[in-house]
Amino acid sequence: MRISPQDASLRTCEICALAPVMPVLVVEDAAHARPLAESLVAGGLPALEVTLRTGAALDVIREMAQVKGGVVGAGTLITPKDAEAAKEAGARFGVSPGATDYLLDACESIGLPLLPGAATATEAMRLLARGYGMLKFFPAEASGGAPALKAIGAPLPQISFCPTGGISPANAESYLSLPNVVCAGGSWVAPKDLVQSGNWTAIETLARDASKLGKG
Ligand SMILES: O=C(O)C(=O)C[C@H](O)[C@H](O)COP(=O)(O)O
Repeated sequence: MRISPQDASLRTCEICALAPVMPVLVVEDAAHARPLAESLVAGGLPALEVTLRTGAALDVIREMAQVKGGVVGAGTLITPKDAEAAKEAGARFGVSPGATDYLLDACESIGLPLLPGAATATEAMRLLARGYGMLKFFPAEASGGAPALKAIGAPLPQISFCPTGGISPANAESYLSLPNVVCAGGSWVAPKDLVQSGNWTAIETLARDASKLGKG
């Protein structure tokens, strides 16, 4: 049941390595969950982060967890309660914008692999000291973007990152070309208007384009 920080990071690193982009999803209506996940998976993006920012989020995770080929995690984990609810709904990993001891303790004790957030060398070093070698770099663009992450990687090459926050097709390559970046997180592959109008074909196309990033 319990998971060590080292094993949690191995697992989140494997999940991040499934594709160059991890969609960050804010879904208001659980009825959208299945077709949305199916279109993203079909487009080549199997790892999905459902943010716990809507009333429907836990139901969305429950629905998406049934989609073949998908690996669904919960984002915006802030409290131990969030972690427990996410795990109970079927989340296979968790993502947090930052990291607190009580959230890390909770995820380790319930066996939910956590991708904790860090934006500075000190935050990254604290997580590394605890055993986490795979981190979310958040908020990526506002924290200095790819140049900042490259600079952090010079003294700390043993830490890998999933940068998230302000990433788009225009700047994704600058992150994905760094040796310490496994994938990038972003909401651009599931824009609100396309989700609301049920334009799953357009979302699959966005996913397919994103799945080709970082290969050149
Ligand atoms: O909710 C969380 O757990 C977060 O950490 C925030 C998300 O990662 C960003 O909101 C995604 O950023 P955009 O791709 O710029 O929309």
